[in-house]
Amino acid sequence: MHPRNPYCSPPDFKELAMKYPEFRKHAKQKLSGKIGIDFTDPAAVRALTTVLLKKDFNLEVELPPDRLIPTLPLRLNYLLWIEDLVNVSHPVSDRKSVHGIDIGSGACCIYSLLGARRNNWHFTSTEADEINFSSSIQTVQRNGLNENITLLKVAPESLLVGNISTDIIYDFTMCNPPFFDIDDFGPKSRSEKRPQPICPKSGGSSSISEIAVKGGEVRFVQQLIEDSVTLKNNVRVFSTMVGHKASLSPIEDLLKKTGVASFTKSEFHQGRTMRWGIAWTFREDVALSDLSSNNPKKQTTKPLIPFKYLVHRDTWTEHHEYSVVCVMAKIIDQLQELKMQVKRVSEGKSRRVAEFTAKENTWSNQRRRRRAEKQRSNEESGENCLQISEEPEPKKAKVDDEVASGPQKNDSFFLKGLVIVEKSPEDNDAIAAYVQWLEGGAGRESTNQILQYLKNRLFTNDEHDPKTTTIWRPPSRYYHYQGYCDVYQLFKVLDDKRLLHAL
Ligand SMILES: C[S@@+](CC[C@H](N)C(=O)[O-])C[C@H]1O[C@@H](n2cnc3c(N)ncnc32)[C@H](O)[C@@H]1O
Repeated sequence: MHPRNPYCSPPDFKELAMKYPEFRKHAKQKLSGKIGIDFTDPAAVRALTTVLLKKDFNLEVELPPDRLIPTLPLRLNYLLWIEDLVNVSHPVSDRKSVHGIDIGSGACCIYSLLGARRNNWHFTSTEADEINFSSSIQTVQRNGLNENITLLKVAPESLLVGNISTDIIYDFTMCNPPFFDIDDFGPKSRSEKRPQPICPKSGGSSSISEIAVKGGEVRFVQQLIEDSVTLKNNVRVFSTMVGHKASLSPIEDLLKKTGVASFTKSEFHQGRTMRWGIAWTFREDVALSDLSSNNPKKQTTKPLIPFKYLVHRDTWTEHHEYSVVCVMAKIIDQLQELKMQVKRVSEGKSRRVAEFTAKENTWSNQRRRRRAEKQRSNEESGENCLQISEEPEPKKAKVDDEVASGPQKNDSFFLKGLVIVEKSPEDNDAIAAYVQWLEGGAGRESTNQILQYLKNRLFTNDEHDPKTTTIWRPPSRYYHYQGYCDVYQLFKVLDDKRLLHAL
């Protein structure tokens, strides 16, 4: 999973069932007591996608019954990688807006919808299938995104050339191509019966033209590479998703033969489903190979372990309601006071996730600031006169703050992280707050500092005691596995499996 994917933690099905009647009718209680759905039932999977789009992205979508159902974790993995590519290829300081091309919009132009809603990006989205095209148009209108998304009905034998404007420099192209070779579905002899198309493992309702094409995905991507040569000056980064591992090597060979300036790959893991992304550019000023070192597989020998704090009722300073919703609301207030941008990514009653982005370090040296404040108040009340002359000069403190904030990773942000607040899985009477490092700052330590900051402001009893923040460890019953990191990985796997069952 991409570290910014909000579905790194699975959705709360019980909450979805309580909130949305259209989902409730598909929800079933399992023997374990948990709420789930039948993932082989397309109607249930369709209901899940539509309610998640509504709840987490404020998007109203109706999916036709006989077309591919986009599953959100996978689509977000690809889109978040595109966000990374755009950041590498078109720095924030140089851009006024971002315009991408989505080849094959599908039934609700899912990538364009999410990209427009999340980032206010502009899209030109093409589609060859009549039902998908008209359904996408209705979706864009329903969500008031006509300014951001232009849909084009195109001929199935065309991809980019002839379909896009050559007066614009687009930031990227993206594409989830039909993976299969249409000939694999045909009868081998006249006497043989034509087999049913292989639909996605669960909840499949796709039509054959959505998932299969002559020559399969390698032929499709070959045509895309040929088109990219023609349009090399019109697009900063070309990309495609790949559905079969075996397709990667022929596609890479084609890119090398074509003489692209650089290319990069990524893996998209979502439960047991694996997909890949390949991106290339003809521009010498865009170094896509730099992004390869950020490939999660190469980068993470250690898992990203969040810092955790248990909020107990008696340490909750606010006399507001002691609930996940209220704790998260107060944390968001604090982060906003620190001049951070906060994006709510998941809004459940028993679990909430928010992404924060800091442009600079506004949280460190808080202890020194508190000491200075205390000194000031002591001074005012006549106590501890000796320390008056040691009060730090404001100017010096400012310089230190700048040093503490360190170099900017790029112009767009200094640090990104996630805050997750949920009913503690280990302690029924507590609410757990996790702060997860994603990118930038002084690595994970920055998120520990932020958690300290939050603790000092929101929870009374253990102020000034940094030791009470813990790195999250799994419950002791799992200790017999090989060490914490492995156990953590195991948890991630369990989570992913739960997610896989869910999506
Ligand atoms: C696997 S689906 C992906 C749909 C959507 N992007 C998603 O991820 O859910 C492929 C889509 O590409 C469309 N398609 C196939 N050939 C195309 C072409 N030459 N130009 C535009 N769309 C095409 C299909 O109709 C189908 O909607």
